[in-house]
Amino acid sequence: MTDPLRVGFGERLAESMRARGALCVGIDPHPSLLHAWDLDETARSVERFAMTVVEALAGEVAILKPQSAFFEVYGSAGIAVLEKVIAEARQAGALMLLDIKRGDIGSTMAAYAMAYLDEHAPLAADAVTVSPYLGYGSLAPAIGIAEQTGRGVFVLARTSNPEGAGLQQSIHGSGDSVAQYIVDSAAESNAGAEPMGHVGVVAGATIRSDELDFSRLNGPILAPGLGAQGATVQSLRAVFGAALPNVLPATARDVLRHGPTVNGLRAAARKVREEVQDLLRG
Ligand SMILES: O=C(O)c1cc(=O)[nH]c(=O)n1[C@@H]1O[C@H](COP(=O)(O)O)[C@@H](O)[C@H]1O
Repeated sequence: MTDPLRVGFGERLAESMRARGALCVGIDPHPSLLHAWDLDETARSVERFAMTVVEALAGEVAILKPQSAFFEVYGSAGIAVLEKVIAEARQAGALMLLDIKRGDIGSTMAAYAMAYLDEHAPLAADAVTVSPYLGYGSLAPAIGIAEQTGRGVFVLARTSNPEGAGLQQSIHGSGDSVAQYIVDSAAESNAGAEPMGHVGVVAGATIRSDELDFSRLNGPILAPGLGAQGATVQSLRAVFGAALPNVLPATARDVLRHGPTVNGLRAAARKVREEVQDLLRG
C-alpha cells in the first residue's frame, strides 16, 4: 500500500531532475549481468541484484526504471521481488518508473492502470511505460488514473530499436508521422500543466535528429539507448535540440556492468550524469 501523492508526477520529476540531474538508470537483471555479478538465475539473486542497485542509486539519480520482464521470468517469486524493490526504493527516496509497456482496449487498460497506478496497488510505481498501438485514446484510463493519483505515464513514440522506424515513421491520418502524432497527443493531454505534465513520451537517443518536433510538448521525454545501444550523451543535443531540458536520458547495462559493488555502480552513474550536466550547461 502506498500513500496518496499530493504533488503531480510532472512536478515531482522536474524537481528530482533539478536536484539530482537528468538521468534514469534501468534495473534490468539480464542473465548475463547476473553471471557477471557472480549470481545465479534465481529470484533470490534477482532480489540481491536489484537491491544493490537501489542501495547504490536510490538517492543519486532522478528516477530508477525496473524492467518488469526480467522479474516476471521467475513467476510469482519474481513479481514478489519486484513489489519489494519498488516499495523499498520509493521508501529510500527514489522515483520509480516501472517499465511494463502495456497497452490494451480501454476497459482492460483501466485494469492495468489499477494494477500499477492506483495508490492501493501492491505494484504501484510513480509512473509506467505504455504502448499506444491500440490508439492513443485507449490509454485514457491510465492517463486519467495517473493524474488522479499523482503518477505518470510514458507513451512509446519513437523507440530506440532499429525495428521501430518503419512503423513509427509511417504517416498517420493526421498527415504527420505516427511518432509525431503521439508526441502531439501527449502535449494535448498535458495542456496547461506546470512545470511539466504527467504524460511523457519515449523517444530513443538513437533516432535521427530531424525526426520529431517536441516544441509543443510540456512533458518529460525518456531517451533510452545510451551506451549498450550505441547512443552517446553528445548525440542528445542533435536529437532533442531545444527540448533538451525535458529529456531524461536512460541507460541500464552501461551502468549495471560496473557492479556488483555499490561504489562501482555509483561511480558509473555519476559519470554519465556529469556528462549530461555538462551537455546541458554547454
Ligand atoms: O521504454 C523503455 O524503457 C525503452 C524504450 C525504448 O525505446 N528502448 C529501450 O531500450 N527501452 C528500455 O530501456 C532499457 C535499455 O537498456 P540498455 O540498452 O541496457 O541501456 C531496456 O530496459 C529497454 O527495454
